[in-house]
Amino acid sequence: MQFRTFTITMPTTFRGVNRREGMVVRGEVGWAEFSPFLDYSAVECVPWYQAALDSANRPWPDRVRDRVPVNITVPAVDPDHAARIVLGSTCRTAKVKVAEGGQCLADDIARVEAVRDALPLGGHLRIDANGGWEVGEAVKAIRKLDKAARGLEYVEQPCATAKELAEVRKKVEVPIAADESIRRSGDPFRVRDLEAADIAVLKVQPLGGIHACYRIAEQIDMPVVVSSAVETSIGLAAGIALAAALPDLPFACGLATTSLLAGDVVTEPLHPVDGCLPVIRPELDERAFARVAAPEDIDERWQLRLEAVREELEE
Ligand SMILES: O=C(O)CCC(=O)C1=CC=C[C@@H](O)[C@@H]1C(=O)O
Ligand SMILES: [Mg+2]
Repeated sequence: MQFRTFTITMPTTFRGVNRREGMVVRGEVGWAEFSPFLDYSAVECVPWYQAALDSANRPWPDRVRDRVPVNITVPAVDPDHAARIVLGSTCRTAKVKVAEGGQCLADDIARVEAVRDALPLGGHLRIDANGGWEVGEAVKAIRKLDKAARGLEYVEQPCATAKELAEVRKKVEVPIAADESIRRSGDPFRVRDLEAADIAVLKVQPLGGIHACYRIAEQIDMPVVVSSAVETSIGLAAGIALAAALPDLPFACGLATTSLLAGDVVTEPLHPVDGCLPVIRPELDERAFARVAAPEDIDERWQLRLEAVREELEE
């Protein structure tokens, strides 16, 4: 199987980066993506690699729905920009990034208020702190942001550890969603065992693939929100397939992220229509890929990364 490297500009900085790199590969059943973040070690890339092999070679689970409701993702931008992002989407749910380094709570409040006003009546607003708060800080910030939003749907990963999430959960009314505490902890069920969260955020690549995620969803005893790792439409389609297969999907999923990328590897990127994504398996388009194909030095770096991950698996 030939892994091919892409590099795509991100118009707005997200996770502190403005470029998304990764690889795509065609297997026995279709295209798949391997795009662990650049700061991840070979060990941490192993489930991402297993996810790519799983998606490429194993038939995807049967779907129970043809469309997946999604949230628009709002990076830590200024209020006007945040409102434009929401208005330019067709989504009724927005996820707002908060607790960004170099910003303060007043910035988060202003962004949340702007998004609240931009959402249609009856829309939902959730926030994601990416573990940026201490427990006390989180409790105070959540109360203020809950007011600013006139009711938050949930807060994703307010603090870094599962133990801290459990503490915050006892002190606030707003439901707690766990993301990093599931995908980076080594034990996705620790949040369940510690009663640390109300909602589980599952991402296909870091958790080892669609089938591995499906099993986690069955056993985690919490409603699940499927979210992306900011992938091309090839990687995103695997998340959509998981969301389409889950028997219960009470919340919009975090899969409307193609707008965070300035390019894609398919002819029709998976953008939401009426707040939903269609359940399809896209094919790579050679002309689209040529526009984002990585130069030799970046491709070499990724081929070495791939080798390092395979070595980890052999040990
Ligand atoms: O959940 C979403 O709305 C989109 C995906 C998203 O926010 C993320 C994708 C990848 C890395 C993360 O920093 C971020 C997240 O924390 O959920
Ligand atoms: Mg998150």
